[in-house]
Amino acid sequence: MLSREDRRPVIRTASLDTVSMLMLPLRLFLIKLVMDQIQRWNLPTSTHETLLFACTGLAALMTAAAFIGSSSLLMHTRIFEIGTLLKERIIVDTTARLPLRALESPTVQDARRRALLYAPDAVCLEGLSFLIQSVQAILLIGIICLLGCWPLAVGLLLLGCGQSWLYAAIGSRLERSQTKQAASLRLADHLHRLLIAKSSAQEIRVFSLHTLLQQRWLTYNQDASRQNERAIARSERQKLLPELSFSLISGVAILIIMLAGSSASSSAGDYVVLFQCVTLLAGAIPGAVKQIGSLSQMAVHFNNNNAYLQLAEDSATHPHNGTVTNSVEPIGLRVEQVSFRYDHADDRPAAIDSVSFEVEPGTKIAIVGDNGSGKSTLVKLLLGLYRPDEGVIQWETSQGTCQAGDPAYRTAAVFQDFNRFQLRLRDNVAIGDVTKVNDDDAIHAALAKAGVSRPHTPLNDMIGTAFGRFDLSGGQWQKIAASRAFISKNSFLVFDEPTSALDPQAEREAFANFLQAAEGQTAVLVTHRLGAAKLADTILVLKDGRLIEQGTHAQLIEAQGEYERLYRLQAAWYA
Ligand SMILES: Nc1ncnc2c1ncn2[C@@H]1O[C@H](COP(=O)(O)OP(=O)(O)OP(=O)(O)O)[C@@H](O)[C@H]1O
Repeated sequence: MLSREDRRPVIRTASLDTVSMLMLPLRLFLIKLVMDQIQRWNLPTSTHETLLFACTGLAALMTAAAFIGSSSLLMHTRIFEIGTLLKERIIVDTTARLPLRALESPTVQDARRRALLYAPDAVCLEGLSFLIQSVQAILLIGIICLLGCWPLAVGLLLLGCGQSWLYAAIGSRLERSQTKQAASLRLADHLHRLLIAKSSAQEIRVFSLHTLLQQRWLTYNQDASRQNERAIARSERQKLLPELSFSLISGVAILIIMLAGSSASSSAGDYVVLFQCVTLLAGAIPGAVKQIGSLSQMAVHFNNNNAYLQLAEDSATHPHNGTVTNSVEPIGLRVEQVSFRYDHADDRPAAIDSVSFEVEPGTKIAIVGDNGSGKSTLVKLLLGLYRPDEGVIQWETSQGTCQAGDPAYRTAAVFQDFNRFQLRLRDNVAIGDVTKVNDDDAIHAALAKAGVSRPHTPLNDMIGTAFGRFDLSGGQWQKIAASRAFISKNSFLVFDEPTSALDPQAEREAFANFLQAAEGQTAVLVTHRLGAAKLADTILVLKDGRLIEQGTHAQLIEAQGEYERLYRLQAAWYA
């Protein structure tokens, strides 16, 4: 997964750490040499050249250590950057593979939040550092044994092992308790975004919501922080006794060495090296032990990250994940006994309930019905964004039938909640067909079809206040969103209430343009304007998720059912 370029800093850090670890026995040897030479200063066997050699060696080692330290810091920064990008890329790729329904689930949002805590760079650096510290501890123990103090070394090692086991248990327990706060933190994040976003600022001010929302945001944050503090305090209490006993035993060990030193028959060099080894070991063992604690916390993060990746593996491969589409052949729709529920645990009626219909390729369909009757849900099912819980939705093509959402066929949709991309005007239009991003004629033609014959800004200007100089009105944005559907021909075109923000004149033009643009394509228009719906080849009337009427305008008026009632109501209103 990592490129050769990305692996390089990891290899360099490992090499630098290994070199610095191997320098330890050499440093101890040179220290021993210096001390022994100083002890023998006045003896005739003393050679000043040896002392000079040892001191020069020590100075060279110190210079090398400083160089390794600064190179290592540089590599750590690079590994951090690579790790952060890698983690975010994995999350972005996994999220793109998840079905739309999973993305809307709070459980999946919490799983993503937890997955983001995994830091591959920290695992790599902590893992390396743990390995180096452990090998260093083994080296020190070996040297202490060579100097004849093996019971001391074994005692410190056993104590360190006991501590490691305890720290690992405490680390993963702490992480699990922090994991439980994901839901509170998600709510806190949502409130925080509301409190600072431009889109919510006007309602917050008009309804004076600031204090209320801020209070709730603080409460969720404080709850999470209190739980966190309690978990940390508990884990620190559990570490206290082992840490105290280790410090005590290390202190006793150092004292014994000092006492032994005064009566020792061994050389001054042996004594200093032994003293250094024990003090270094007293630091290295707790260091390695603490790394076991944080590695076990990272293991929990790693599992959380895998659990999120697994969500994408478990769900059937989703068709809408960026595959290039080519065919613009109009598709037919076959919908058979389709039912769909957003939340299976919810006992409310299904959003779509046993809906069946069939249309020929190139048909213009209007979907009408009350608010909440399931119109938007049905178009998302027809586009393959959701999979039905029951029944089948198929696209009929000249090649046979395929699953709704097949990426081989080009689709376009203008949703009610379309996105206001803070990009150049040309990018905003070319979202409908990215191959035409530099085709000014095609972009101008698409804009004209959407009712923007003279664009508000040059095509290369950024729109939206996040990065641009000005913003568009709601209706202007809606026209830009509509132009995305007009830039190329499609197999299947969806307009889900695309005119809600347009003035009456623009709305009339928009409907005329939609019908013209839909020529030769299968198109669905979701609308509350029955005047526009009557121009469709077939009208589907939904109520409480069920398809209650289907036919042409004339047929439905003649049937004198729900459509006729709604049509009469609207006609009376506009009369
Ligand atoms: N993301 C969602 N999660 C859970 N329930 C949803 C979701 N979206 C819609 N619903 C529910 O599904 C039902 C149908 O909603 P849908 O948006 O399809 O209606 P609609 O006919 O398009 O409404 P409108 O005319 O108001 O746009 C509603 O009861 C709604 O509460």
